[in-house]
Amino acid sequence: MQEFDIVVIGGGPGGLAAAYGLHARGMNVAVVEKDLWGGTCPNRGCDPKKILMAAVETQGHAEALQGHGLTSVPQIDWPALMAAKRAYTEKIPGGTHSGLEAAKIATFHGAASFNDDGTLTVGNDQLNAANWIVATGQEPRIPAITGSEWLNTSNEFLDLDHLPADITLMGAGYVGVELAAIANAAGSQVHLIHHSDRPLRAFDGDLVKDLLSRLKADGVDVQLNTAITTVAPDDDEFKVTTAAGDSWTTGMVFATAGRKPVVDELHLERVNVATTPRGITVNGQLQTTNPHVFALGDVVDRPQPKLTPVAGFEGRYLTQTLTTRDAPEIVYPTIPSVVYGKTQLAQLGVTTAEAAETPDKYQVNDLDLTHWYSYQRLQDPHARIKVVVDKATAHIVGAAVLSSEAEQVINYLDFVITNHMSSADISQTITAYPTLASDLTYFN
Ligand SMILES: Cc1cc2nc3c(=O)[nH]c(=O)nc-3n(C[C@H](O)[C@H](O)[C@H](O)COP(=O)(O)OP(=O)(O)OC[C@H]3O[C@@H](n4cnc5c(N)ncnc54)[C@H](O)[C@@H]3O)c2cc1C
Ligand SMILES: NC(=O)c1ccc[n+]([C@@H]2O[C@H](COP(=O)([O-])OP(=O)(O)OC[C@H]3O[C@@H](n4cnc5c(N)ncnc54)[C@H](O)[C@@H]3O)[C@@H](O)[C@H]2O)c1
Repeated sequence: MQEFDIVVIGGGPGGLAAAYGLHARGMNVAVVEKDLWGGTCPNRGCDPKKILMAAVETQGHAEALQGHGLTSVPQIDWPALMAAKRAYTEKIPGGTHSGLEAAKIATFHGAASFNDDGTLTVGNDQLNAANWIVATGQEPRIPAITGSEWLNTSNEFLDLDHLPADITLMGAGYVGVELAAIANAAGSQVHLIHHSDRPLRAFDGDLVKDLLSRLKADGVDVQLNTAITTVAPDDDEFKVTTAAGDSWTTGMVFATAGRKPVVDELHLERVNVATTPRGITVNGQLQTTNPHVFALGDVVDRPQPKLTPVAGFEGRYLTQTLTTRDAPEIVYPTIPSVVYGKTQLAQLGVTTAEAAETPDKYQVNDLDLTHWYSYQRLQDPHARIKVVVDKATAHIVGAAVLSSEAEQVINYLDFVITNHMSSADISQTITAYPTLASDLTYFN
């Protein structure tokens, strides 16, 4: 039996933030990882996706400038782009593991599972700890349809040797919309199929419509209120059939219908840790129903968006709270979300839907930005922002942004909101001109 102060289960961004922080505070820490050191984000999530997006974004900027100074649109060389992605991702697991070893944090490779006596088994190793952190993340959810065994996931998409000429994406959430943008830019005919009339439900409805119009204009076959019921092999391809009886032939079908918590192998019931279908139940201190077991990141059942910076924030929170007495409950700052693509959709703080419910409190400034200098320069065809302003203070408290530059604008607004800056405060700063930051004074 090997004894530790803390054992972290899951070597993704959340688990690693906690492990390094607790180790720095003098704790004897071990990390267990069953698959790729580094977890989802750097191996098969945010980072590889954003490497592919670099080519997509560049193509989008070039397309917008056709007839405005550029004469050809760069084409994506999929194998070369995939090689560039792999040059990054191949180093992640080894580099992450060496970093832990160099820091003298104990590591165990294998699937962790709790025993009835409260200890942990990882392969041939038995571990015991004063406290445990479960940070096992989420994995793709495979819908129970006829032929579900033929469905692929974002894991396979982000490592495809060859992109088929025609692909079908089942679900238009973050993953579905982003993979649609990548495959479309790389020349594939994309069918993006969503079972309801309201994809990306957490985002502003008008801006989601604008984004889907852009994807349609780019040639994506967007079908709403359509349920795929069957996927069946058809020569070298697959035949997809919907509940309405429509069918088509496609090269690959990807389940992009959401993700589910990774808890099955852990045997959490043996240590009295309660779960729901959405993840591990925690209180305001990220403590589970077992006072010695904590949980963080994507695997937790909580309302915050499941994003890398959120997992890291929770890891840093546990670093502090597991090393101090009477820890306060976790308080999240505003959390920006971005759906990436040639046109990006971003959101932060009070949503336009919340603002509409309390019109006495909030005003929404809906601004068409296409004529603003920053977007004219880029010939951005879709630039629009909805800014939520607190009527009492005149401070910006939320925003929904659609443009090729939304990721930048939302981060600037994050600083504005976090620092409670008024437009007078913003106008007291000098930012480089002409940039997106110099637009900030004109939003409220
Ligand atoms: C395609 C895609 C794109 C994304 N893009 C973005 C983005 O642009 N921006 C963003 O902020 N977020 C993005 N995300 C989400 C982001 O990847 C996650 O929020 C983040 O990785 C969560 O970190 P985590 O540490 O909670 O879990 P993970 O990163 O999932 O790490 C959990 C680790 O635990 C391991 N594990 C599971 N069970 C066991 C066990 N029994 N024993 C041992 N180890 C175990 C897993 O192998 C995994 O390595 C994306 C996700 C996907 C799938
Ligand atoms: N840019 C980013 O920050 C980014 C990118 C990718 C993923 N992520 C994170 O990963 C999480 C998971 O993303 P996701 O896209 O897998 O899930 P999601 O929940 O965002 O979207 C899945 C969508 O599929 C729909 N759906 C469910 N069953 C379906 C079916 N049978 N047919 C068609 N549609 C169906 C759901 O209604 C939902 O709208 C996100 O919530 C986000 O936190 C973030």
